[in-house]
Amino acid sequence: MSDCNSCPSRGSCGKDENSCGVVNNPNNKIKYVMAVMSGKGGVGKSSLTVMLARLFQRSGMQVGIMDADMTGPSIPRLLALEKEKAYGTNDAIQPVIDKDGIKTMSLNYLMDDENQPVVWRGPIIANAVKQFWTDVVWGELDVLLIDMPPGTGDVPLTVMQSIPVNGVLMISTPQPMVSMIVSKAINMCKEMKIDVLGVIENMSYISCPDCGKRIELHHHKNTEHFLKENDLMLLAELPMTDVIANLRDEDNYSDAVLKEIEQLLSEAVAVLKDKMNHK
Ligand SMILES: Nc1ncnc2c1ncn2[C@@H]1O[C@H](COP(=O)(O)OP(=O)(O)OP(=O)(O)O)[C@@H](O)[C@H]1O
Repeated sequence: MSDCNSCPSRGSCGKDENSCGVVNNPNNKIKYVMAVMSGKGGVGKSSLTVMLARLFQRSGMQVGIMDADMTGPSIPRLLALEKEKAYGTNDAIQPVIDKDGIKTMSLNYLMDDENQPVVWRGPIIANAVKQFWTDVVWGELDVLLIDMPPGTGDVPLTVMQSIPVNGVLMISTPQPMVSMIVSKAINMCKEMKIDVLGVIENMSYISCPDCGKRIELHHHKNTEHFLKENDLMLLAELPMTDVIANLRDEDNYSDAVLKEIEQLLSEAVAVLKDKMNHK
């Protein structure tokens, strides 16, 4: 049964309790649910999820990450939590908490061996995602980030139908092929009536290590056209950089690395916070 009182979309979704398919956990108080999506694989969704989570958490927010990439979960490794296990009772699963206090849940915490594949049919995977919303003890969060799997299939659909997602952050890269696939994901959000908060273009360029000059990697960049066509705002353009490529290393909790991530994403973080405050 849906429960509007504990729903982050309370007062802003236009659904009523009877027609809503979302089942909420009354013990969780989550103010904002942000899905990080792309449609395309390997564009940096998980890396961006982790970087944004760190920046939000370090700015004083309470942050959670749900790893909805059930068949290719990468959040535990990116946060150096791959040896951790999640414990639970019949109806409650405790999240694994990182050094900064970020609460995380991933299917890998429930597997004996992280290399074991999840060979499950779609409906079973979809049920596991639902349980990540209903059974995990998230407690009080300012934002829950959901790292979505690539594509516009079963799991993204389940997330959008069963979790009260307030906004979707789109990640893209500058190739025309990618923007075509990302446009599919944007249109999926439109169909599901979920707000797309903006686009982060990842792996956009490289900076010369000697002179700092920006070197474009793609000769036929169509970012402006893509943004205009989808009526979306560009929140950040990120370079290909060793800091992001090595995000999983323990020392990436260092102040120096954090400062670099902050420089790359400070404007995007400010816009996203503003959107969260004005939902
Ligand atoms: N800006 C960047 N600079 C350098 N390497 C990057 C950058 N962004 C992502 N990567 C690397 O690209 C690879 C894919 O990134 P990531 O796993 O975050 O993508 P994803 O979209 O979540 O992938 P999947 O679709 O498989 O879930 C990783 O090895 C990551 O370290």
